[in-house]
Amino acid sequence: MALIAKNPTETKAWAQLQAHFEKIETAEMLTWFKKDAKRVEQLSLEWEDFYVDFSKNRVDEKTVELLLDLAHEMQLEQAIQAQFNGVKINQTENRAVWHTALRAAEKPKEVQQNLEQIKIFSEKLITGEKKGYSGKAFTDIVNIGIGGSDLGPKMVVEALQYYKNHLQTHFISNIDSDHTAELFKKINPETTLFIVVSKSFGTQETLVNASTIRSWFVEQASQEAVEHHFVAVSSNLKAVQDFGILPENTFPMWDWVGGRFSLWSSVGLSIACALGYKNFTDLLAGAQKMDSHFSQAPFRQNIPVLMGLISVWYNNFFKTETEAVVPYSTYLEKLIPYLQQAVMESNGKQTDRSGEPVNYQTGTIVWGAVGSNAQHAFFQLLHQGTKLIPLDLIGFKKPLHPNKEHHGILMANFFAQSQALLTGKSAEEVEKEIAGFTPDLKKRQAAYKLFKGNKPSTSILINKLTPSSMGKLLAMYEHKIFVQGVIWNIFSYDQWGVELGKQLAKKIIPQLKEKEINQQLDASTQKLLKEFLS
Ligand SMILES: O=P(O)(O)OC[C@H]1O[C@H](O)[C@H](O)[C@@H](O)[C@@H]1O
Repeated sequence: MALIAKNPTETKAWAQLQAHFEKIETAEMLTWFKKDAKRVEQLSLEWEDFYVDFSKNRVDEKTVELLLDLAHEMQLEQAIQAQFNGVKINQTENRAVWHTALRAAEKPKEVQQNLEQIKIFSEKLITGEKKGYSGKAFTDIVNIGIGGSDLGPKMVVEALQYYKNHLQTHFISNIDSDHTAELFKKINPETTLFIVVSKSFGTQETLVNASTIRSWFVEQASQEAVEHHFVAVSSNLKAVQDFGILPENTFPMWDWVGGRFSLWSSVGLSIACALGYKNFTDLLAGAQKMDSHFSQAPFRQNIPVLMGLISVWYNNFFKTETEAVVPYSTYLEKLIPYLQQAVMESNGKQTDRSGEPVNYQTGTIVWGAVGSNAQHAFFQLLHQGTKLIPLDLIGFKKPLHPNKEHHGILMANFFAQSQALLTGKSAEEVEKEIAGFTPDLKKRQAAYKLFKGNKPSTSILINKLTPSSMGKLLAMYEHKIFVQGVIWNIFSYDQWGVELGKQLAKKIIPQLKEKEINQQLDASTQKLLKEFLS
């Protein structure tokens, strides 16, 4: 069964949500907290090692009820089943969206074989059984890939660096030669393994970087040494072979794994090598738990479902344009760019599932940074700016390193921010604060010290940052994206929007080489090219 195609704004629930929105648009969350002693209990979920508090959102019980009605009308239950059953729901590319099979309790046979290949390879690399061309054990791994073939593994290796082994990992993505030049300063060809990761094996940046790196390697070592130092991850085995990497050094992936959801596949080879196979499978097992929760829990108790629906509520009724994510862990810094690809490449769509232009807003803009750093940078705008920006705060109960004092201060900030966003600071409180000031100073400061409050946030409190909890967290966001795509009646798993720039760049390259600018180009681009060539 394919996904239904239905304009969400034409559902009964949408009309009811609109009427309801007009009633509660300006309602104060604090009033709701005062009126309803059960608000926190009703709007928070405890699941495994996660505690998710939705109560500081601009929703009441009625909002949640209507959002759930919307989910039913848009056939979210059926859509989830279709996804998990491997139905080709990526209709524009005629592919299934089946990354959940990579981490399922019962994996397809080819996935099991693939995991076995990853296990054997990573173990040989880590123990030093696998040797480089000069007989030395490997010390460094270089992942060469871009987009989904870079952001996921790079983010996980950094997020879980506490669990890392002795292997140094490097990620080369940008075609900018400064990136490769910096890499060459750090690595020794005798002890470095290169993993060329490209689902299509047709991505220009990756292929050019891989060729440059291979030439550098051959200069230092030899052509014969390439087969001991270069492996590939791809679904295009023919192109890998043409590039000169042997089939036995190739890790497969399948067309039913979307690039931005691929870290659970062979794309995660660098994760398995850097963290060890056990940690990699713990990551998969964590994601699997979130998959079971998402596919089985009633929607009212379903974390990704509520996250997705509440985000739709802000996007389409409050007309918010962006959402911020602030993890209180330095290790999670790269979660933001990872989510930007996952969220924005998936749901930044203008055409609905019937091929019609949408007449409502789709994908949100995701941005953020780690706390508490972010508090000293952009939180001013969250607290006193004119825009409404829903926020996810992610924190951990236990620190990894044993410095409890730092962790206490870090988490005090985590709690204080959602509290400040909610409560704000009233005129009376400001009045007290400036009681001793001169009348002139009072006049100048009173209005500026006010915080209106009533700003939404969701607190995600997790026991500890582990491979398993990381797997759960990432799967949670993946499913949130899915929920939104279903409600917005769009195809979340293609990315046609990235093609035009690639095509045009291919046409500009020869113009730069030959210093001959195409006169048909728009005037601005022509002038830019002239400036560049001058
Ligand atoms: O893995 P690859 O085929 O090299 O693709 C790498 C990336 O490039 C594309 O342009 C897409 O925008 C991404 O979704 C993809 O992850």
